[in-house]
Amino acid sequence: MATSANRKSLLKVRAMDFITSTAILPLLFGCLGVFGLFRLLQWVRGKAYVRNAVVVITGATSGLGRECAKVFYAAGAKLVLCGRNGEALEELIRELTASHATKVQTHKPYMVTFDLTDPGAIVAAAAEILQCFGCVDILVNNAGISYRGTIMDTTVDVDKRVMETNYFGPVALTKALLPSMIKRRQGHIVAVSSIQGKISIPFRSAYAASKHATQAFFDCLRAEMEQYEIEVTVISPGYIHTNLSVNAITADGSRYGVTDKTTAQGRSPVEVAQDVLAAVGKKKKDVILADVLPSLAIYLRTLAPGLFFSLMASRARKERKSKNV
Ligand SMILES: NC(=O)C1=CN([C@@H]2O[C@H](COP(=O)(O)OP(=O)(O)OC[C@H]3O[C@@H](n4cnc5c(N)ncnc54)[C@H](OP(=O)(O)O)[C@@H]3O)[C@@H](O)[C@H]2O)C=CC1
Ligand SMILES: CCCCCCCCCCCCCCCC(=O)OCC(=O)COP(=O)(O)O
Repeated sequence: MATSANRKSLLKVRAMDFITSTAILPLLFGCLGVFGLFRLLQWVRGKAYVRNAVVVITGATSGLGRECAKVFYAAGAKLVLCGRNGEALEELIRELTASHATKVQTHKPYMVTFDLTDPGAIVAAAAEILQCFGCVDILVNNAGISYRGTIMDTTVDVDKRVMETNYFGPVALTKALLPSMIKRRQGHIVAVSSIQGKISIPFRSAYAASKHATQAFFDCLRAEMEQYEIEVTVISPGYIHTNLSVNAITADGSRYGVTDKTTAQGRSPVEVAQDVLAAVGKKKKDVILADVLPSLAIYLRTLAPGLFFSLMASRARKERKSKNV
């Protein structure tokens, strides 16, 4: 009489016989091979897409923009680095050109200094870039500021400043560069939004509003530009360890000046920049670069809005208590 152990090993042998005597194993390896080949092709195409491309990056003086500059430079892009601080841009260019850690041919970056809250300066910057390079292949709208404050205490001037930097500035720069992209029927616009472009959290009204507006505008742009074969990628990161919270403005317009714990514990901007490069190479349309909790919060906002609003109200109560606001 066969014992249960014998029966189990007999079953195992029969299962192995079945797998090896049928087409399952070759099919499995075939699928894995096709998948691997697809990923490899995608990677090669992504690399070729960025190599020698004219890539404009705003907010290149610090944080994510600075790291994006490094990864796009190493990938062989012809960079146009933008920011308000000319010295910081010059220092970055020195750093980039001194590094030899790449196998592809690199190009000395060009820099343009302008303030995104100044519409005239944006138009002049776009004209200078087009005059110099003839075209722009990829525009990375990365620059931005954050904000902290209660809605009741915040002046409308502060609301406007955040909207001008995070929304109207990128919109104006995009509009200034679009006609040349349309003419060539080629181009790629990237908008660095935030998880707060998908959900609003208390005491971030101006910031969340500017990022929701960003998401909406660039989603519309994607649909309208499809006929010209112009790509649009919206990237929504969670917390990144940068100076964003230090540089944030408060209800009265003064600088916040503190690195929040959430920011300090955020992802490394180096890794996020690599993800941005990969998303651009794959021509992704909408990318969330965050941990599980913020991603779940987005689903919760859609599927159970009542519960999400209660959670946000409780978050506001707790923060009000702890900060006495
Ligand atoms: N850090 C985070 O946790 C997250 C960040 N993001 C987004 O990532 C992007 C980059 O931010 P991050 O690197 O974190 O922050 P940083 O504060 O480190 O960088 C912000 C950049 O924006 C530029 N900038 C700010 N205001 C203006 C302006 N008026 N005109 C031109 N440039 C301006 C700054 O340049 P300068 O001051 O030298 O002119 C700086 O280079 C932002 O859009 C932000 O909203 C999204 C999700 C999370
Ligand atoms: C089914 C379980 C669902 C659990 C949901 C819990 C809801 C918790 C809310 C989490 C909120 C996360 C907010 C993430 C915000 C974020 O990543 O923002 C990125 C930024 O732009 C940061 O800028 P800031 O200036 O605010 O530091």
